[in-house]
Amino acid sequence: MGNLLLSAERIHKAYNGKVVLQDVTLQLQKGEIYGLLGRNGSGKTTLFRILTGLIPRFNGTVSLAEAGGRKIKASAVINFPSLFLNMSAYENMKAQALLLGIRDDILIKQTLKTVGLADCKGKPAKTFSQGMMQRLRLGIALLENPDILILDEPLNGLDPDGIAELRELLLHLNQDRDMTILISSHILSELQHVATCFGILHNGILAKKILMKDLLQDGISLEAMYMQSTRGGVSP
Ligand SMILES: Nc1ncnc2c1ncn2[C@@H]1O[C@H](COP(=O)(O)OP(=O)(O)OP(=O)(O)O)[C@@H](O)[C@H]1O
Repeated sequence: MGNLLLSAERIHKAYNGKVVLQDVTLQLQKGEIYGLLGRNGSGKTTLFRILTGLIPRFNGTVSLAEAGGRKIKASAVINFPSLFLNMSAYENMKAQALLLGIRDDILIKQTLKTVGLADCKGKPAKTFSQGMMQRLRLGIALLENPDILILDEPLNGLDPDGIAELRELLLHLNQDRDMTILISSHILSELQHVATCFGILHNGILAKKILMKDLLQDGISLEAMYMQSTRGGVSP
């Protein structure tokens, strides 16, 4: 497998004649944590849904790399996938695992441990904090042991503790489990802690990838870069 895991080329999408994405090209390299930024309604979720096959009608191409004779796997947490609120974390994972044809109970228990929910026993999900619910959703996405995780605004609704826990988890998955992550968020200060690179969507256009190390080297804050791009316009 080369370093390029996912390549979206010249994506164009319009809803009822209103263009949301125009000529968007996004490439995800192995090991990256790619932060996708953009104002409300700029098309981040639309792009994620296209990348994960949830929107079948669009122009452009999306391709996943191959490794060892198989296509690499991408799992996503987009728009709060629903949980069974009367079920425990284990039962939620088990139900999703069955849908995926996974019958490995040890894997389910290990995944619960990974997302820090191993000690929740029979507690129903409706009693969970937002952070716990989000970690459960992430756990469900991890069941297939994906190469790429796509997370749409996973920090929404989390308190500082929940954000810190999720940050640790994402860094663990990236650094210790070799997962490549594509994440959107409006919390720039937090993304700055985890992301290795950024893309900014504005007026349907995705500006070229910004590397975190370049921002650091140039002494530019992510917020300043974001403001400049979304107020001043970006060049593709
Ligand atoms: N199914 C749909 N039908 C029509 N318009 C849609 C549909 N889905 C999204 N849109 C519109 O497309 C635009 C982009 O929406 P999208 O949800 O992709 O943006 P976003 O960047 O994820 O926004 P936010 O940051 O608020 O989550 C918005 O104007 C939205 O109203």
